[in-house]
Amino acid sequence: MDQTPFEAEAGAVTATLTPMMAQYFEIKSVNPGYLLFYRMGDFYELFFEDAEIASAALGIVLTKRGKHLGEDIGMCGVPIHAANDYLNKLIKLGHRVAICEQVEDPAEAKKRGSKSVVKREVVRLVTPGTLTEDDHLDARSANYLAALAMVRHGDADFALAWADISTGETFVSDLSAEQVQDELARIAPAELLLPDAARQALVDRHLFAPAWASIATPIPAEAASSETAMPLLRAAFPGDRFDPSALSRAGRAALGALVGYVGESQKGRMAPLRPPQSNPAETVMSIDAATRASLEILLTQRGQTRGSLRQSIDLTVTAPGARLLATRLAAPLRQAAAVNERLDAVSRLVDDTLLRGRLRQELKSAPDLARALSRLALERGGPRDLACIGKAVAAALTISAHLSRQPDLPPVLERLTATLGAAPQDLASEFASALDDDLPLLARDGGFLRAGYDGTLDEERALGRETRAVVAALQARLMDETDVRSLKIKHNGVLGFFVEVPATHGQKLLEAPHRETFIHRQTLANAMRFTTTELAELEGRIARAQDAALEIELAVFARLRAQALARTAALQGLADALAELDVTAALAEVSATRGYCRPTIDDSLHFAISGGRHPVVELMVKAEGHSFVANDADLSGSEDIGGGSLWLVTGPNMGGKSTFLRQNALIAILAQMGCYVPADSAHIGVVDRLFSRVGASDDIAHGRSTFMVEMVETAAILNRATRRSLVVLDEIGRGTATFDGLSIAWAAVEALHETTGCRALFATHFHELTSLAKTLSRVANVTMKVREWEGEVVFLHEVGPGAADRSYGIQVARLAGLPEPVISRAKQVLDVLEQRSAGTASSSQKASVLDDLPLFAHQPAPARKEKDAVYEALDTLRPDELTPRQAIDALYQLKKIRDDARRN
Ligand SMILES: Nc1ncnc2c1ncn2[C@@H]1O[C@H](COP(=O)(O)OP(=O)(O)OP(=O)(O)O)[C@@H](O)[C@H]1O
Repeated sequence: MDQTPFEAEAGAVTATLTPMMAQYFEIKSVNPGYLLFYRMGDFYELFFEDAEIASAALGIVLTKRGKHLGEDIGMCGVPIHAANDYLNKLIKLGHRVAICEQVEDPAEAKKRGSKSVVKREVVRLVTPGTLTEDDHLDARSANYLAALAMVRHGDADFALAWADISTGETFVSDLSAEQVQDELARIAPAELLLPDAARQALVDRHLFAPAWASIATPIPAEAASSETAMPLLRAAFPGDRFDPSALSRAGRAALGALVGYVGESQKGRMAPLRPPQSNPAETVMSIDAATRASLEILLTQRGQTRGSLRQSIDLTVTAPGARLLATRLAAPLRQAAAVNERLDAVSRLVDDTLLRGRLRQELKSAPDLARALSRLALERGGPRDLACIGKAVAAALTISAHLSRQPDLPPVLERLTATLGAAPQDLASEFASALDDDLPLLARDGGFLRAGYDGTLDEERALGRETRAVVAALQARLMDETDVRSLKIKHNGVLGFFVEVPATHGQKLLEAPHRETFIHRQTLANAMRFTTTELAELEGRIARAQDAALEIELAVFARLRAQALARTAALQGLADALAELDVTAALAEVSATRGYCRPTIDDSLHFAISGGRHPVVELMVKAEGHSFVANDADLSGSEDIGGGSLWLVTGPNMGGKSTFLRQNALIAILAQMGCYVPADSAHIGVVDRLFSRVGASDDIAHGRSTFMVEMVETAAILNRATRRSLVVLDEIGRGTATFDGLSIAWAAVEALHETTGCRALFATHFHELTSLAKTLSRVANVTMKVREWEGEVVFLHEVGPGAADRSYGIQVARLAGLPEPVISRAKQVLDVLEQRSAGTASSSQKASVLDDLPLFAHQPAPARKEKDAVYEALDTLRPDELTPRQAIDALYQLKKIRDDARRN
């Protein structure tokens, strides 16, 4: 049996440590917690426990090869060409991988002695937060690595630094312990570097979200210290564009931890991290994790993009645009002026359909510049990344030329036009003339430079072509000399060039006079292979020409790469501008095509929406061929009267309460991110914090009951909402006994009104709450209108003044298909409860009345009979055989069966 590279290098059966195993253990010991991809020839091999984990995770065969200390060595391997797919799978499953490459030619190792081992080094640690390859990343989502640091227990002593190393975007923000939760919910990092002390401090204060456990990477305290950070930060951000000493101590510590980890994972190659934007949490609308989940902003509660607000409004045409849209949606602004500036730009493109269409068309040809640049910086880029830069620059210049011809551009578009216009044209021209149209992924594959770009390269290529012609001539000559017409000169990876003749002619070449010329190499079933001295020489010449050509191409690639990297800052700015223009044009497209209106945004306490719609439900309802009912909301108030208004929303189940509540919260988000809103008009005084709690759900996985979750979340609102906040509460207090729930809901409404003074919508099935409108001046009652028709309830989805007197729960239960006997029994119980609650019966009396009711099991099921009769009549009908007259008669007959059943 053939030896595997492992056996050949490791020594198949050994009780002592072979040099290779010693090398393996040494590398493994300095990379604990990582699966080691150990390069052997054309495979990455995994051994021992790593092999067991990987084979189970990847579904690949686990073999046993050789022994170590008397035990079998488990092994599995992935071929190099497919390694990316396997790596991707492992990372998605939460594993971390160390890539260990051979860093010298095996021939060099041999020179040191036959037993010597090829030098190997870990060249990269792959973790969820340090991915850069397109294969591993979602093109339309950012992939953040975050680091949390804490300088001591107390307020505002935390800082969070985060970066997407696939684009270089970097941020840092000082936070209080309470803000940590909101910020992490907003950023949703793929990996969080977390020192033990910071984790413990959050756990102690009940501020550690269980979901973080799965993304946390523990780091030692010294990795997140402000002292050790300084030299790292100065090296990572050279020049004078950023001064790390301007950061807080916690900020320096967090950013230092992040930069250190990136450097370690990339083994010295530095990602092009941009000078960090300090992003004070106070500049964006604060939206906590529960609110994000309940409003389904970026993801639905099931974790899908489909059905989220993001998906419904994402009409961007580029991946960087989609990423920026998601970032903006996750962080609506808090300053009216900044919001209005964005709205001015959107507005200009809403009004100019032609310009919008043209820009969107041109943006489609702008590739993902930032990610290409990052791959090049990390020495993972190829010729396609260079081409990508060239194309992005070209697109930017075309767009800028077009925009600059437009009159009266608002400031945002003016700024974008200037940035795009400053794109490095020279780089684009150089890359366009250097790079071929059809490009290989890797530079080392060669063949990517255009003919005519480099004279020496053209000469080497010509030489290669000429030598090929010489090979053809040689084949013809050998054919004549041997008189074997089927003689061919071929090439393969093992033998290189060789002469091949069918087996029947092989003997002839082994004999005189040909044996002087032909040297036997291989005998196959049907053919025999030879070489000749002349062919071997020719082969050498061809290989030398190819090597020389590749060397030239690699040198040119290195030069072009350096040219691109020298312009990193300008190119990153350009990438930002393209993404911003894409988002602006996409929001304008949504606004213009869906009948959205420009909101008025100021610093008042207004919240006046007329004709508001739910941006996601509207699309779904329309797709089903129905129309969405628009509704007004006015929660406006002022400082003079103690704050904003609170609407108590009552109405039947399925009446549209949740939709109404959420649509107003979503309108606030859309408005403050700088988008038009689904309404006829909207006037919103900036919302500083948004809270939304819809119903209650179990958090069993984390040991919290429905009611506990609900109360923790309600407490967060009552403690944190301010006068400028918007609070949307749906059915708070329903997870416990009726009276407890009602009392909590009652007290919560009073607190929101009296203490907080925020603008609020409060949906409830506790109709008793509506009496609060009499005593609390800014509380108003509204209800979802319904119409009853022939015992059935019809939802109008219309909000009107007043309070609902009932919930129509039983009618909704019937619609949901609860068995008819259960429905009629429920009606009986409800009648008794309603009669009694109108009177003065005590609960024990009520119970005894309920006891008197006929037993459930004895209930007749009349509706069933009626249905049976209808079904029978339907079964006998043969529609194709009926005359029009008979069809009408059949219809009357069906109606009669139902009427009779009702009378009985
Ligand atoms: N304004 C509207 N126009 C058209 N259809 C609507 C409207 N509002 C809601 N609907 C439809 O009614 C359905 C139920 O709405 P929703 O979930 O908001 O009711 P609800 O009153 O909150 O019910 P429950 O009290 O049972 O939670 C929605 O899924 C949607 O299809």
